[in-house]
Amino acid sequence: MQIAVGTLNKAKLEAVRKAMLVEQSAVIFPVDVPSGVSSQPFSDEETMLGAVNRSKKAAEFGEADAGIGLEGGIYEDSSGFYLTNWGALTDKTGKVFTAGGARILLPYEIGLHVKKGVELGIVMDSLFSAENIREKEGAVGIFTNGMVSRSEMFVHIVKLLMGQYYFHYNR
Ligand SMILES: O=P(O)(O)OP(=O)(O)OP(=O)(O)OC[C@H]1O[C@@H](n2cnc3c(O)ncnc32)[C@H](O)[C@@H]1O
Ligand SMILES: [Mg+2]
Repeated sequence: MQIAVGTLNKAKLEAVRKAMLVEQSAVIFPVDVPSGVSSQPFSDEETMLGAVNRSKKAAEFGEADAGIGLEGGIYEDSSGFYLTNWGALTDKTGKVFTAGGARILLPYEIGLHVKKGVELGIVMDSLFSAENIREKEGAVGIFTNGMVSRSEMFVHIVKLLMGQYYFHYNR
């Protein structure tokens, strides 16, 4: 099975590789595709749409049997700002599977910076004097004290996607 993943982000790619260990013959390749939404999605719906768009674009590449899109975003409700995560898988027939991932409440100040227009990845790096947190443990990793990394969080989403795909095709 050939799977195109719509990102060059290391944390996301590692997640697909880990989740696909069950599919021994899987060939996973990264493709640089547009998400079709803002670089910093600011609602659950926009985040999911980004994942769906990425998966559709990825599925068009080469001999891909499926395209996977993973997207992180933020939304605000009456209790504050939440980090949210979505994934989508589009297969050869154009059928789209979606799955939501973990959400955690972000420190209010961080949410405010993002609301003012700074990408979360940039806010995180400057606040924690680090480089490329988004490709490493991620905001989720930092705010869970390393208990759940960004990659691990996306592993769960990819399993939810592949599981639905297997169920649909009786595999
Ligand atoms: O290269 P791509 O695949 O776009 O990977 P990305 O790290 O930019 O990830 P997303 O586009 O899915 O995430 C949207 C924005 O939210 C930020 N973001 C989301 N989750 C994050 C996390 O756990 N840690 C740090 N930044 C995060 C990220 O920096 C982006 O600006
Ligand atoms: Mg991005």
